[in-house]
Amino acid sequence: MSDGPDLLDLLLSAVDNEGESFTNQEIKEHALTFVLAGSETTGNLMVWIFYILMTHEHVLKECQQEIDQVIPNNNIDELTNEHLSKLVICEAIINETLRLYPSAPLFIRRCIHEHTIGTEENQLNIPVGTDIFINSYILHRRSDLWPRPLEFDYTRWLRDPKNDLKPKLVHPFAYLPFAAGSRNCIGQNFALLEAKIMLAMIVQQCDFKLIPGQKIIPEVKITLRTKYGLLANITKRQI
Ligand code: HEM
Repeated sequence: MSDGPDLLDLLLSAVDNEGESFTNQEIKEHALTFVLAGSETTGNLMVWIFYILMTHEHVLKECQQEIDQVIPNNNIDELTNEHLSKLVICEAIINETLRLYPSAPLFIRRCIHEHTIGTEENQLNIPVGTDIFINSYILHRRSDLWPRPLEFDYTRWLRDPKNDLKPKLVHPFAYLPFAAGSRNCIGQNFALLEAKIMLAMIVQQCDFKLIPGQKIIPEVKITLRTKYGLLANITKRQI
């Protein structure tokens, strides 16, 4: 719970440069956008994280160890910002899952200035008005941008313990789970925070096992989901 204004308070009090407020219809549409943009995306991210944990035993073990060490005595209800910033393996697992399974993998940008890209021998002219589809699922699996691109390796995201900085990408736009530029995801910090909290709470409290014999096929239906769902046996964790 927060004492500060919530999204509805902000929408009700917002004014544009001319001092005009949103109409009721605009407030309704903005609120709906947040609910839609913020639920399926994070929900599917959590599904892919747990799919990875259930299929990569060492990742689950290292994740559990970190959570038990940072939040001892099963004290998950008293999770603070300080605890969360120490969960660096959890952070890396979330980043690596968003690389292999970006939950919003397709977005479109319209060209507003003419561009010519490519090499001298292989030029491509992009006229004004062209719609460009960006597929981050493919981008994140390119072997020229990612060593061992199909391997789940969360260590590629671990911060430098000396300066706490994230590793540098080969190209600034090699990783686009939240798009980029002025229309990137407005909820990305919130999404990463809630994913980390859910991951820490569930991993500390539960044991989970994948029910065998399932076909796990990624399917894009606006978000990237598992075509036939993901079935697991979840029990209270035996520590
Ligand atoms: C893992 C979770 C999430 C992922 C992967 C994700 C990804 C994205 C991407 C790729 C875009 C750009 C879409 C486009 O340009 O067509 C976007 C936009 C947006 N996202 Fe997220 N998102 C996530 C969570 C959230 C959450 C939690 C919220 C709100 C609480 C949110 C609110 C929005 C909004 C309002 C936009 C539109 C921004 C604009 O057009 O200026 N997202 N998101």
